[in-house]
Parts: sequence; structure tokens; C-alpha cells
Amino acid sequence: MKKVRVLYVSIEGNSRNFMQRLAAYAKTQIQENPNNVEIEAVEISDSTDFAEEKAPFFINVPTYLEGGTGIGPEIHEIFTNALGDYLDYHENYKKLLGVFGSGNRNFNVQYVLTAKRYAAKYNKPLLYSYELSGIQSDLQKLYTRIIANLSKAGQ
Ligand SMILES: Cc1cc2nc3c(=O)[nH]c(=O)nc-3n(C[C@H](O)[C@H](O)[C@H](O)COP(=O)(O)O)c2cc1C
Repeated sequence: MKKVRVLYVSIEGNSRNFMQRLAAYAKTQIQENPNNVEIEAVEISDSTDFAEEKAPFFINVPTYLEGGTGIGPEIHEIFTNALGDYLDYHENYKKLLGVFGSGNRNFNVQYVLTAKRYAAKYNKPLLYSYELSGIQSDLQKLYTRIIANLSKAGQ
């Protein structure tokens, strides 16, 4: 059975909840079709040991920014930096296939800006974004993007 890792950050629990539901959703899809892909959701935090990723993977990151108006050059990421460090470790980012992002539309132009910034920094596509802990259709759409992009990458 094929399996892919999705590395994620979660400070307040929304992304963790989403990723657990995504892994459970993938299991239901595998029951329907054994060729579907299992999701290994891996939380990255300040206490995660760095490791070299062995296979292509995705990331899922919420938005936490600080500084200035929020969109100028003076902004910087808060709370998600462990993921950036993990991606840089042994050039893990070279195996990164794409980025999923979450946020809150109340932040207007800053909506899912962290994921956009990660995508731009590592020159990878932002494949999907959703609000807070997402809804069922987000799970379905994001899972479809995972399957499509794995296949595009020849996995
Ligand atoms: C201090 C703080 C700053 C945030 N800044 C943004 C933001 O700039 N843009 C955005 O779309 N969402 C922003 N959010 C919303 C979070 O990204 C959103 O609640 C997300 O689901 C949190 O994920 P988590 O619960 O997994 O940590 C912010 C939330 C907090 C608490």
C-alpha cells in the first residue's frame, strides 16, 4: 500500500484535528480502492528531532504572523519556524511536493499568508487552503490533490 507523509504544525489544535481526520478519511478511501494512498500525519514542533525525509512529502501549515501591517516586508513568521528548520535540515525541502495552508478569512489579505510564504520560499505549489479545522469537502479536495500530485511526481 502506498503511503505519504504530511508534515504539519498546529499550535491551537485546528490543523492537528484536520490532519487526524484526513488520515482517517484516507483509510476509508483505501477500503474502497486499495490503490489509494495512506496518509501519515506527522506533527512538527520545537521538540521534534530533525530527521532526513526519505520520500516525497507534503506540508500543512497554519498562519501565524507578526509585524507591521502584516503584508509588508517587515513581517515575520511566528510559531511555525520549527517546520522551516526541519525543511532546511539536510535539504529536506528538495523532497517537498507541495504546501497546504490554513488560516482565518477574518485576516483578509493575510489569509493563509504563511503557507503562501512557505510555497514562495521553497518554490513549491500551494495546492490547497482551508479555514480553521476545515470541513468534510476540504478533506475530500485536499486528498484528491495529494493523489494527483503524487501521480504527477511519478510516485
Ligand atoms: C495570534 C494569531 C495570529 C493569526 N494570524 C493569522 C493570519 O495572519 N492569517 C490567517 O489567515 N490566519 C491567522 N490566524 C488564524 C490561524 O491560522 C488559524 O486559526 C489556524 O486554524 C490555526 O491553526 P492551529 O489551530 O492548528 O494552530 C491567526 C491566529 C492567531 C491565534
